[in-house]
Amino acid sequence: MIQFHHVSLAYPVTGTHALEDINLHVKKGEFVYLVGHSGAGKSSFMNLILKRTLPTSGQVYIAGESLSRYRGRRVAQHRRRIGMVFQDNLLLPHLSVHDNIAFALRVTGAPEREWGARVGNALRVVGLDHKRHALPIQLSQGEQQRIAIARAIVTEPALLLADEPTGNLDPDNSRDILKVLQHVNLRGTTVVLATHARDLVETFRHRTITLRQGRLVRDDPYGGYAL
Ligand SMILES: Nc1ncnc2c1ncn2[C@@H]1O[C@H](COP(=O)(O)OP(=O)(O)OP(=O)(O)O)[C@@H](O)[C@H]1O
Repeated sequence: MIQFHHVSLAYPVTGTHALEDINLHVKKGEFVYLVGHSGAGKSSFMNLILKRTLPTSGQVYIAGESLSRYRGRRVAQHRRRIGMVFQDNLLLPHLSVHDNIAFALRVTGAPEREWGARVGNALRVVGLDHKRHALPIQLSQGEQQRIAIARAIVTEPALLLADEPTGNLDPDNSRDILKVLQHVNLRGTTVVLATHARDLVETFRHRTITLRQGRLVRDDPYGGYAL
């Protein structure tokens, strides 16, 4: 699904070498952790997959085709097939949970008659069907993060990129989020999760890719936090 072939990234203004000669392959349906200290290159890695940033050298392939060939509408289409979850997921404060999630369907042009059922399915995956009519302010941080995951998966993306999704959460909520992401993965979505959370990586074992100062220093199929 995702292949990095000798990918390097140096940011033009500062000349920072964010990634150096990265080679890896993530298969369809995998669950992969991306770990590394602050500044190791995790967000840069995600941004390359989204084509928000271009590699200085090397190629990123999606389903066998180089992203460098994608232009204009194709890039927008590509991004729409990827769900994204971040540390701070801003839900629209004046919209209900249902409307926040349906917003993602509106953006991707899904027919309005399908919104109710699809939002319901996404809410069931994250276990919050009963909060459908709540406003974001009426939810805990952990619940807001689960709603953000529902919003990311309602469009049934092939790939989910999660960048520090548990960064603001306590250990119990973090574990719940991990379980939700595993559930999403079992339904067929490939998941790439960038995290600093050693306990999660140790507890819920999955392939773990370790970056150090822009270099891929370990790719462990059985997981484990090696920093
Ligand atoms: N837009 C940018 N311009 C210049 N340098 C950048 C830019 N974005 C990131 N960098 C630098 O590239 C390196 C990798 O940053 P990146 O954000 O990918 O790391 P990270 O592993 O996601 O860090 P964190 O865990 O703190 O989010 C860092 O040295 C950072 O300072």
